[in-house]
Amino acid sequence: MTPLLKVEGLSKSFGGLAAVRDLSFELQEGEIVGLIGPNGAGKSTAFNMISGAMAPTSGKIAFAGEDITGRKPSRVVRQGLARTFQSATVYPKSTVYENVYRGALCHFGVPVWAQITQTGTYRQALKRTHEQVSKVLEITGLSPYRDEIAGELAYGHQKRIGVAIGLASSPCLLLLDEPAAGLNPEECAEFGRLLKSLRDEHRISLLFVEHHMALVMGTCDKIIVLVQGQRIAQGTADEIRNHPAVIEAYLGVDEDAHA
Ligand SMILES: Nc1ncnc2c1ncn2[C@@H]1O[C@H](COP(=O)(O)OP(=O)(O)OP(=O)(O)O)[C@@H](O)[C@H]1O
Repeated sequence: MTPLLKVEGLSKSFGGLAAVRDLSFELQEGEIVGLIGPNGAGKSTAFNMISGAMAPTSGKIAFAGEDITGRKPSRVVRQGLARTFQSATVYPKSTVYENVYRGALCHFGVPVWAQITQTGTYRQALKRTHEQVSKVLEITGLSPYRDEIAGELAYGHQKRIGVAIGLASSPCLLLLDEPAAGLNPEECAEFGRLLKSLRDEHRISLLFVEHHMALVMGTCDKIIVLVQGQRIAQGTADEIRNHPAVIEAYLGVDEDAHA
């Protein structure tokens, strides 16, 4: 079966520094894959290359069998690969609905001429956007908060707004950049349930970069471990927990400290 995402020999150098070296892995449709590693391991660099934000020095990225290496994020999104950002809320003084709506408008790409002339095309696009926003608010559990000011919500709910914006383009693969950063254990557990429901109920595959080990171990079907730009291990949570190279890389790092 063609993997949904196939990364082959991906490398990125900044001057003399090899931030990512010869990274290869596959993500099958319906999988949740976690990318972990100590600080400076190259996770964000790999993530940015896959989402199209950064061109690789070498290597190849295929999405649903199509080579997307070096394609711009706007084009990659249209193909069904979206990403979230670390910051919780884009517009903290706007309502939850407005935040997601503005994000969704970018995805739906209403042509400028249609915006100026306010044609039927424009009105249809707005209607579709409103419908999609309502749908993703429902999926992310944010419907009851749609008219609340985003910056005044509990942090766990603020983080969901980023996920809702990512979902606005109806992706089949969503990349999440440290989605649990700053969440307390209870919010983190809830977030894990959200991620699993995206996979199980909405058939959205996920790839996420995360330091929060409890979330990674509890939700990922497959975990990839990077150290100094190189993949040192790949496997299920149990395989990764007991992998000698991973234990060595994390030696002295207390898992509970991140839980
Ligand atoms: N734009 C850049 N220019 C120069 N060096 C960079 C750049 N981006 C990242 N690096 C370097 O590449 C290496 C990998 O960084 P990266 O941010 O990908 O790691 P990371 O695993 O995401 O780390 P963290 O968990 O701390 O976010 C680091 O040594 C970093 O300093």
